[in-house]
Amino acid sequence: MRILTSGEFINETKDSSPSESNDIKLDSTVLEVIKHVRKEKDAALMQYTEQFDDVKLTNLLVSEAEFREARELVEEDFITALTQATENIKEFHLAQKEQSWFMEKENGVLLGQKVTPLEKVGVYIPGGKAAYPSSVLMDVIPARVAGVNKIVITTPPQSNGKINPYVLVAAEEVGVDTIYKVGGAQAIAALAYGTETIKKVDKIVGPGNAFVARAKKWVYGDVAIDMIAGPSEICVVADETAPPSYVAADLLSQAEHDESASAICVTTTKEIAKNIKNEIERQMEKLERKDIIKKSLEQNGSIIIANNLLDAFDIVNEIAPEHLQLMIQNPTDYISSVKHAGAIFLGNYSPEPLGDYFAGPNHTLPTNGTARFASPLGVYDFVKRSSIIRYSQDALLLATDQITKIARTEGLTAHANSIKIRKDYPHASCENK
Ligand SMILES: NC(=O)c1ccc[n+]([C@@H]2O[C@H](COP(=O)([O-])OP(=O)(O)OC[C@H]3O[C@@H](n4cnc5c(N)ncnc54)[C@H](O)[C@@H]3O)[C@@H](O)[C@H]2O)c1
Ligand SMILES: N[C@H](CO)Cc1c[nH]c[nH+]1
Ligand SMILES: [Zn+2]
Repeated sequence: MRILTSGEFINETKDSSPSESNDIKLDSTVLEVIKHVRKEKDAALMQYTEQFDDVKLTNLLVSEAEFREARELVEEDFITALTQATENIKEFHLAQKEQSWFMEKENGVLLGQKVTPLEKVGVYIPGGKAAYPSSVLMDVIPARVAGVNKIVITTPPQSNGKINPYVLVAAEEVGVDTIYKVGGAQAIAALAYGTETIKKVDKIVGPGNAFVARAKKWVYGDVAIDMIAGPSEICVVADETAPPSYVAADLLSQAEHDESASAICVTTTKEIAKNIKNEIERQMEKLERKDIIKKSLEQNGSIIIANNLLDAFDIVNEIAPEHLQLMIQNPTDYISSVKHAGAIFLGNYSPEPLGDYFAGPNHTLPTNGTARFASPLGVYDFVKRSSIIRYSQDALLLATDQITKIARTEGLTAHANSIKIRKDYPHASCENK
């Protein structure tokens, strides 16, 4: 974990465009996978599962017996925790629910917006380096609240060829019984284009590693996607009121996801920075995923010393982190200083894992700077809107001249005619001539 000044950090970000050769390599792997799945379908899925996950499968669909077995394996207190988390997540997302609306105007004019749930959604649940039952709740509950009926899950199999039992139990909790044992870019391609076993969906949602995130980017347009939710990121702004042991623990919590996860702390003095670094080193030794954490901190970890809080927020907004923790005095007063962040956690008792599992807001969030323009996954991701327009004959007659003027200006006389014919022949017969 390196310590650097805000000036050094800004210079570094200016100089470093994302490594083009890595980017090209990722694109070429992912595009090859997509092409092969479109052509060979299930056979390609099985081939890639063997190649990348080291598992030989004969069937991609989780069976009823596997669900039953999972239920027997998980502990009762996991179910209790899951049920409470489900309730919190549902309550939060119900507040996001959007209704259709209509406005009645003069002369029998009715305008409005009809909100319709998507029909078929595919949820990607990551499963390479860890299993994510919590992501099942986060990604399926808003879809259910929106009214989506057909929800399927894809997730990579464990080395024994089965799906993690906690993931299966979480899926049951939210009423999903179609789960495919496929991960990575190949799963995204299957959901986007369909195979013999996996039916094409209307939208793909859910987080994943770099291969998954890039594949979603490539299939976008043929299918909708939620956002680019790639490797996890945390940024903590800490002043002298933040216990270094808490800051260190929170940074480590996200570094353990993936070698490409990022953990950044922005603080205001050299002394705080040193204390946090020491705490990180002390706590890291006791953690199970030390190897992943070490690599992640080496590659993407930093403690930045800002000149003051104003400078600190400039850095935060430059990073546009997925998760931002404000561990400073009166954090609520600084919400307006944050322009770009997926989720903002306030104070010393709102650590990021609280949001990962329990508080209620969604943990599927935009990463890699995309919080500049993207939002957390929400009920709004699972609906679409249709406009409603109804004019009466009187209302159309009143508007005819203005509409035809605009149509003719655009040179579109058939458009003008469609309006004018109703003025010229106000009571046209419905009988065929
Ligand atoms: N942004 C969010 O909201 C959010 C939420 C949860 C998790 N995450 C992130 O999701 C990610 C999960 O990653 P993961 O790896 O554990 O699981 P994953 O399921 O995303 O990826 C595993 C799959 O990647 C594919 N793969 C692995 N190596 C490959 C290679 N060399 N070439 C082609 N394909 C390859 C394999 O098919 C494998 O099944 C982490 O980065 C974590 O930080 C993000
Ligand atoms: N922090 C992840 C989102 O970036 C979500 C998660 C799930 N489980 C643990 N963490
Ligand atoms: Zn997490």
